[in-house]
Amino acid sequence: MGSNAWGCLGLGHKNEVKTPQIIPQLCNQRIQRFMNGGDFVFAINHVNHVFSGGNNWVKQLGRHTKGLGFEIISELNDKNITQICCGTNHSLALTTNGQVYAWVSKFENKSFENHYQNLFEELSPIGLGGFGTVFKVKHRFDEHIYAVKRVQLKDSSDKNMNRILKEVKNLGKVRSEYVVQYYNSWPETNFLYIQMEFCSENLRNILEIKPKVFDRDLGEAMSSYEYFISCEIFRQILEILKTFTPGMRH
Ligand SMILES: Nc1ncnc2c1ncn2[C@@H]1O[C@H](COP(=O)(O)OP(=O)(O)OP(=O)(O)O)[C@@H](O)[C@H]1O
Repeated sequence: MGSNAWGCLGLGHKNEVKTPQIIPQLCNQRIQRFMNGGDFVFAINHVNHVFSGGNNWVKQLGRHTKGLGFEIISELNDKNITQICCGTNHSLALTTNGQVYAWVSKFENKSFENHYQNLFEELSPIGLGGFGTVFKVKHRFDEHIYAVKRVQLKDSSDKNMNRILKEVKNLGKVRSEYVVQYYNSWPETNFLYIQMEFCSENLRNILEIKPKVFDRDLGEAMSSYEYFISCEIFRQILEILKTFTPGMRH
Protein backbone atom coordinates (compact mmCIF):
# COMPACT_ATOMS: atom_id res chain seq x y z
CA MET A 1 0.00 0.00 0.00
CA GLY A 2 1.07 3.63 -0.33
CA SER A 3 0.84 6.60 -2.67
CA ASN A 4 1.45 4.30 -5.66
CA ALA A 5 2.83 7.15 -7.82
CA TRP A 6 3.38 5.83 -11.36
CA GLY A 7 1.84 2.48 -10.41
CA CYS A 8 4.93 1.33 -8.52
CA LEU A 9 2.89 -1.19 -6.48
CA GLY A 10 2.36 -3.27 -9.60
CA LEU A 11 -1.39 -3.38 -9.05
CA GLY A 12 -2.19 -2.22 -12.58
CA HIS A 13 -3.24 1.32 -11.66
CA LYS A 14 -1.78 4.55 -10.23
CA ASN A 15 -4.34 5.25 -7.49
CA GLU A 16 -3.35 5.67 -3.87
CA VAL A 17 -3.76 2.42 -1.93
CA LYS A 18 -4.68 2.92 1.71
CA THR A 19 -5.04 -0.70 2.85
CA PRO A 20 -2.96 -3.77 1.91
CA GLN A 21 -4.13 -5.33 -1.35
CA ILE A 22 -3.59 -8.82 -2.80
CA ILE A 23 -1.63 -8.78 -6.08
CA PRO A 24 -3.50 -11.39 -8.15
CA GLN A 25 -0.62 -12.06 -10.58
CA LEU A 26 1.68 -13.05 -7.72
CA CYS A 27 -0.77 -15.35 -5.92
CA ASN A 28 0.43 -18.97 -5.74
CA GLN A 29 3.80 -17.98 -7.21
CA ARG A 30 5.68 -18.68 -3.98
CA ILE A 31 7.50 -15.33 -4.17
CA GLN A 32 10.70 -15.30 -2.12
CA ARG A 33 12.01 -11.75 -2.51
CA PHE A 34 11.03 -8.26 -3.68
CA MET A 35 13.38 -5.55 -5.00
CA ASN A 36 12.39 -1.90 -5.34
CA GLY A 37 13.46 0.42 -8.14
CA GLY A 38 12.53 4.10 -8.41
CA ASP A 39 8.95 3.51 -9.53
CA PHE A 40 8.87 -0.23 -10.16
CA VAL A 41 9.26 -3.54 -8.33
CA PHE A 42 10.70 -6.98 -9.07
CA ALA A 43 9.71 -10.22 -7.41
CA ILE A 44 11.56 -13.55 -7.59
CA ASN A 45 9.82 -16.84 -6.93
CA HIS A 46 11.08 -20.19 -5.61
CA VAL A 47 12.34 -21.34 -9.04
CA ASN A 48 14.09 -18.02 -9.74
CA HIS A 49 11.50 -16.72 -12.18
CA VAL A 50 11.34 -12.93 -12.19
CA PHE A 51 8.19 -10.79 -12.22
CA SER A 52 8.10 -7.03 -12.68
CA GLY A 53 5.47 -4.35 -12.15
CA GLY A 54 5.19 -0.56 -12.09
CA ASN A 55 6.35 2.15 -14.45
CA ASN A 56 7.95 1.00 -17.72
CA TRP A 57 8.65 4.31 -19.46
CA VAL A 58 12.30 3.46 -20.21
CA LYS A 59 11.63 -0.29 -20.26
CA GLN A 60 13.05 -0.62 -16.76
CA LEU A 61 10.71 -3.56 -16.21
CA GLY A 62 12.81 -5.70 -18.59
CA ARG A 63 9.81 -6.61 -20.73
CA HIS A 64 8.24 -5.32 -23.92
CA THR A 65 4.67 -5.14 -22.68
CA LYS A 66 3.16 -2.05 -21.06
CA GLY A 67 3.90 -1.36 -17.41
CA LEU A 68 1.88 -1.19 -14.15
CA GLY A 69 0.55 -4.73 -13.44
CA PHE A 70 2.94 -7.54 -12.49
CA GLU A 71 4.01 -9.91 -15.30
CA ILE A 72 6.65 -12.57 -15.60
CA ILE A 73 9.81 -11.66 -17.59
CA SER A 74 9.77 -14.80 -19.69
CA GLU A 75 13.18 -14.10 -21.32
CA LEU A 76 14.77 -14.64 -17.90
CA ASN A 77 12.99 -17.93 -17.14
CA ASP A 78 15.95 -20.14 -18.12
CA LYS A 79 18.64 -17.78 -16.74
CA ASN A 80 18.41 -18.84 -13.11
CA ILE A 81 18.46 -15.31 -11.68
CA THR A 82 19.54 -15.23 -8.07
CA GLN A 83 19.78 -11.49 -7.35
CA ILE A 84 18.42 -8.26 -8.80
CA CYS A 85 19.30 -4.72 -7.90
CA CYS A 86 17.60 -1.61 -9.19
CA GLY A 87 18.39 2.08 -9.57
CA THR A 88 15.97 4.86 -10.38
CA ASN A 89 15.48 3.74 -13.96
CA HIS A 90 17.65 0.68 -14.52
CA SER A 91 18.13 -2.85 -13.23
CA LEU A 92 20.85 -5.49 -13.03
CA ALA A 93 20.34 -9.22 -12.56
CA LEU A 94 22.88 -11.80 -11.42
CA THR A 95 22.60 -15.47 -12.40
CA THR A 96 23.70 -18.38 -10.20
CA ASN A 97 26.73 -18.91 -12.46
CA GLY A 98 27.88 -15.30 -12.16
CA GLN A 99 26.55 -13.75 -15.38
CA VAL A 100 25.10 -10.25 -15.19
CA TYR A 101 22.17 -8.93 -17.22
CA ALA A 102 21.37 -5.23 -17.35
CA TRP A 103 18.48 -3.41 -18.94
CA VAL A 104 17.15 0.06 -19.50
CA SER A 105 16.45 0.16 -23.15
CA LYS A 106 15.87 3.70 -24.28
CA PHE A 107 18.26 5.86 -22.34
CA GLU A 108 19.20 7.94 -25.35
CA ASN A 109 18.75 11.68 -25.44
CA LYS A 110 15.06 11.27 -26.12
CA SER A 111 14.45 9.44 -22.85
CA PHE A 112 15.42 12.53 -20.91
CA GLU A 113 12.54 14.43 -22.43
CA ASN A 114 10.29 15.48 -19.55
CA HIS A 115 12.54 13.72 -17.04
CA TYR A 116 12.44 16.82 -14.81
CA GLN A 117 8.66 17.08 -15.00
CA ASN A 118 8.17 13.33 -14.60
CA LEU A 119 10.32 13.13 -11.49
CA PHE A 120 9.72 16.45 -9.75
CA GLU A 121 6.94 18.79 -8.83
CA GLU A 122 8.33 22.33 -9.15
CA LEU A 123 7.41 24.30 -6.02
CA SER A 124 9.11 27.67 -6.58
CA PRO A 125 12.19 29.34 -8.07
CA ILE A 126 14.81 29.94 -5.34
CA GLY A 127 17.46 32.02 -6.98
CA LEU A 128 19.36 33.02 -10.05
CA GLY A 129 23.09 32.32 -10.39
CA GLY A 130 25.72 33.14 -12.97
CA PHE A 131 24.93 29.96 -14.93
CA GLY A 132 21.31 29.17 -14.32
CA THR A 133 18.22 29.12 -12.14
CA VAL A 134 17.70 27.07 -8.98
CA PHE A 135 14.26 25.65 -8.16
CA LYS A 136 12.80 24.17 -5.00
CA VAL A 137 11.17 20.89 -6.02
CA LYS A 138 9.43 17.88 -4.52
CA HIS A 139 10.39 14.40 -5.76
CA ARG A 140 7.24 12.66 -6.94
CA PHE A 141 8.28 9.24 -5.55
CA ASP A 142 10.34 9.72 -2.40
CA GLU A 143 8.45 12.98 -1.65
CA HIS A 144 11.61 14.69 -0.36
CA ILE A 145 12.35 18.33 -1.09
CA TYR A 146 15.41 19.03 -3.27
CA ALA A 147 17.00 21.95 -5.07
CA VAL A 148 17.42 21.50 -8.81
CA LYS A 149 19.73 23.82 -10.71
CA ARG A 150 18.94 24.31 -14.40
CA VAL A 151 21.93 25.37 -16.46
CA GLN A 152 21.47 26.43 -20.08
CA LEU A 153 23.76 24.51 -22.44
CA LYS A 154 24.75 27.29 -24.81
CA ASP A 155 26.64 25.06 -27.23
CA SER A 156 27.17 21.34 -27.40
CA SER A 157 30.84 21.51 -28.41
CA ASP A 158 33.06 18.81 -26.87
CA LYS A 159 35.02 21.47 -24.98
CA ASN A 160 31.96 23.01 -23.38
CA MET A 161 30.39 19.67 -22.50
CA ASN A 162 33.69 18.38 -21.06
CA ARG A 163 33.95 21.45 -18.85
CA ILE A 164 30.41 20.98 -17.56
CA LEU A 165 30.84 17.23 -17.05
CA LYS A 166 34.07 17.83 -15.13
CA GLU A 167 32.27 20.27 -12.85
CA VAL A 168 29.48 17.78 -12.20
CA LYS A 169 32.00 14.98 -11.49
CA ASN A 170 33.75 17.24 -9.00
CA LEU A 171 30.45 18.01 -7.29
CA GLY A 172 29.79 14.29 -6.95
CA LYS A 173 33.11 13.81 -5.14
CA VAL A 174 32.32 16.21 -2.32
CA ARG A 175 30.97 14.53 0.82
CA SER A 176 30.78 16.90 3.74
CA GLU A 177 28.18 18.14 6.17
CA TYR A 178 29.43 21.65 5.32
CA VAL A 179 28.98 21.37 1.54
CA VAL A 180 25.67 21.05 -0.27
CA GLN A 181 25.07 17.40 -1.18
CA TYR A 182 24.95 16.52 -4.88
CA TYR A 183 22.55 13.72 -5.95
CA ASN A 184 22.15 13.50 -9.69
CA SER A 185 22.43 15.32 -13.01
CA TRP A 186 21.16 14.82 -16.53
CA PRO A 187 20.93 16.71 -19.84
CA GLU A 188 17.45 17.52 -21.10
CA THR A 189 16.62 19.56 -24.21
CA ASN A 190 19.07 22.51 -24.02
CA PHE A 191 19.65 22.34 -20.28
CA LEU A 192 21.70 20.45 -17.75
CA TYR A 193 19.77 19.69 -14.55
CA ILE A 194 21.63 19.23 -11.25
CA GLN A 195 19.73 17.75 -8.32
CA MET A 196 21.07 18.80 -4.91
CA GLU A 197 20.19 18.84 -1.27
CA PHE A 198 17.80 21.71 -0.52
CA CYS A 199 19.31 24.15 1.99
CA SER A 200 16.71 26.16 3.84
CA GLU A 201 19.36 28.62 5.03
CA ASN A 202 21.94 30.52 3.02
CA LEU A 203 25.25 32.03 4.04
CA ARG A 204 23.72 35.49 4.52
CA ASN A 205 21.09 34.13 6.96
CA ILE A 206 23.71 32.09 8.80
CA LEU A 207 25.92 35.15 9.23
CA GLU A 208 22.92 37.03 10.62
CA ILE A 209 21.94 34.20 13.00
CA LYS A 210 25.49 33.30 14.08
CA PRO A 211 25.96 36.14 16.63
CA LYS A 212 22.69 35.15 18.36
CA VAL A 213 23.73 31.49 18.53
CA PHE A 214 26.98 32.53 20.23
CA ASP A 215 25.17 35.00 22.44
CA ARG A 216 26.74 38.22 21.19
CA ASP A 217 25.40 41.41 19.59
CA LEU A 218 25.84 42.09 15.88
CA GLY A 219 29.15 43.93 15.37
CA GLU A 220 30.55 42.74 18.72
CA ALA A 221 33.85 40.84 18.46
CA MET A 222 33.74 37.02 18.39
CA SER A 223 34.71 35.09 21.49
CA SER A 224 37.74 32.81 21.12
CA TYR A 225 35.31 29.86 21.29
CA GLU A 226 33.25 31.13 18.31
CA TYR A 227 36.42 32.08 16.45
CA PHE A 228 37.87 28.60 16.94
CA ILE A 229 34.66 26.86 15.68
CA SER A 230 34.42 29.20 12.65
CA CYS A 231 38.07 28.53 11.74
CA GLU A 232 37.58 24.79 12.13
CA ILE A 233 34.58 24.75 9.77
CA PHE A 234 36.52 26.86 7.27
CA ARG A 235 39.54 24.53 7.58
CA GLN A 236 37.39 21.46 6.91
CA ILE A 237 35.88 23.03 3.78
CA LEU A 238 39.36 23.93 2.52
CA GLU A 239 40.55 20.36 3.20
CA ILE A 240 37.77 19.01 0.98
CA LEU A 241 38.43 21.50 -1.82
CA LYS A 242 42.18 20.71 -1.67
CA THR A 243 41.47 17.11 -2.75
CA PHE A 244 40.52 18.29 -6.24
CA THR A 245 43.02 18.22 -9.06
CA PRO A 246 43.37 20.83 -10.35
CA GLY A 247 42.34 22.73 -7.24
CA MET A 248 38.88 24.22 -6.91
CA ARG A 249 38.19 27.84 -6.16
CA HIS A 250 34.89 29.34 -4.99
N1 LIG B 1 21.07 23.68 -2.80
C1 LIG B 1 20.44 24.84 -2.65
N2 LIG B 1 19.44 24.97 -1.72
C2 LIG B 1 18.79 26.15 -1.57
N3 LIG B 1 19.06 27.25 -2.30
C3 LIG B 1 20.02 27.18 -3.22
C4 LIG B 1 20.76 25.98 -3.46
N4 LIG B 1 21.66 26.21 -4.43
C5 LIG B 1 21.50 27.48 -4.78
N5 LIG B 1 20.52 28.07 -4.07
C6 LIG B 1 20.03 29.47 -4.18
O1 LIG B 1 19.99 29.80 -5.56
C7 LIG B 1 20.81 30.94 -5.82
C8 LIG B 1 21.55 30.73 -7.13
O2 LIG B 1 22.49 29.69 -6.94
P1 LIG B 1 23.64 29.36 -7.97
O3 LIG B 1 24.44 28.23 -7.44
O4 LIG B 1 23.02 29.20 -9.33
O5 LIG B 1 24.46 30.68 -8.07
P2 LIG B 1 25.54 31.35 -7.15
O6 LIG B 1 26.16 30.33 -6.23
O7 LIG B 1 24.87 32.53 -6.51
O8 LIG B 1 26.59 31.81 -8.19
P3 LIG B 1 27.39 30.98 -9.32
O9 LIG B 1 26.44 30.90 -10.48
O10 LIG B 1 28.57 31.80 -9.58
O11 LIG B 1 27.72 29.62 -8.74
C9 LIG B 1 21.75 31.05 -4.62
O12 LIG B 1 22.05 32.37 -4.37
C10 LIG B 1 20.96 30.44 -3.50
O13 LIG B 1 20.16 31.43 -2.88
